[in-house]
Amino acid sequence: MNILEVKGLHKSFGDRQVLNGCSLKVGEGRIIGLLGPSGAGKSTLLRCIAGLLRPEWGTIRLRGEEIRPKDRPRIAYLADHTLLPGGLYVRDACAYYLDLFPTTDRERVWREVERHHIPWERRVRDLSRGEAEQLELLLLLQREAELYLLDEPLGGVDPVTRREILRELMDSMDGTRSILLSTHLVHDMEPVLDEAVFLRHGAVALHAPAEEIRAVHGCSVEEHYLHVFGKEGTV
Ligand SMILES: Nc1ncnc2c1ncn2[C@@H]1O[C@H](COP(=O)(O)OP(=O)(O)OP(=O)(O)O)[C@@H](O)[C@H]1O
Repeated sequence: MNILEVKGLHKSFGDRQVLNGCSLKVGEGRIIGLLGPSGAGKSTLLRCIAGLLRPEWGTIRLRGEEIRPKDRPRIAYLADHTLLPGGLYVRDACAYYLDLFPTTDRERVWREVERHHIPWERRVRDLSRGEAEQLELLLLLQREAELYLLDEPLGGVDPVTRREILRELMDSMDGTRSILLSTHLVHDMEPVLDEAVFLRHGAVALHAPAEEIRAVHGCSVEEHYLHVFGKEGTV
């Protein structure tokens, strides 16, 4: 059964129509890349699924049932900006997060922060952008959820660490959880993507397994993306 089914989503801000009948299915155990030019509506779509924005039209179903507020903990959402209070020390920020999301695995949080050498005694606002992004992502991934929505994760993380974290992300896939992530780092993310979704003007222009895109078009997902969107520039 699909974890997520989005059908005919419409969302506008004032007279700007951002999502235009956006439909999407997310199967179990999949990592899906949400790709598209700036302004295509990737963050807006993720925020609608996370319940932070209310679409004017359309349905969002989690395992076949329309999402209700009590289902929200089943979805873990990583925003494109930090949610951790900047004034807290890392150890207090972790405790705060554990209070906020009680399904987070406490032992693993301590272990992962240690392993990634994120300094406990530094305030969140004094972390580098890459350190802060790592911290948020590793906290999120220790949460028990069915669907993980990641908005532009790891953009500020150095390439070596990014590769290491992506390897860990793949290892953490247990066949039940799924990840929908928006990114402009198509080249870096491609090795972990099971499927790619191209979003254009708030609608899905292409949704296919990454393997199929490579086989049909004889090029990488990144090259196909550049071919499709290169002509258009930005939306
Ligand atoms: N709260 C808001 N109020 C008004 N306009 C908004 C709001 N949120 C998003 N928009 C507009 O909706 C459009 C889509 O924004 P969105 O952030 O979803 O795009 P995106 O595909 O994630 O872009 P990027 O790749 O640059 O992050 C943009 O034109 C943006 O200005």
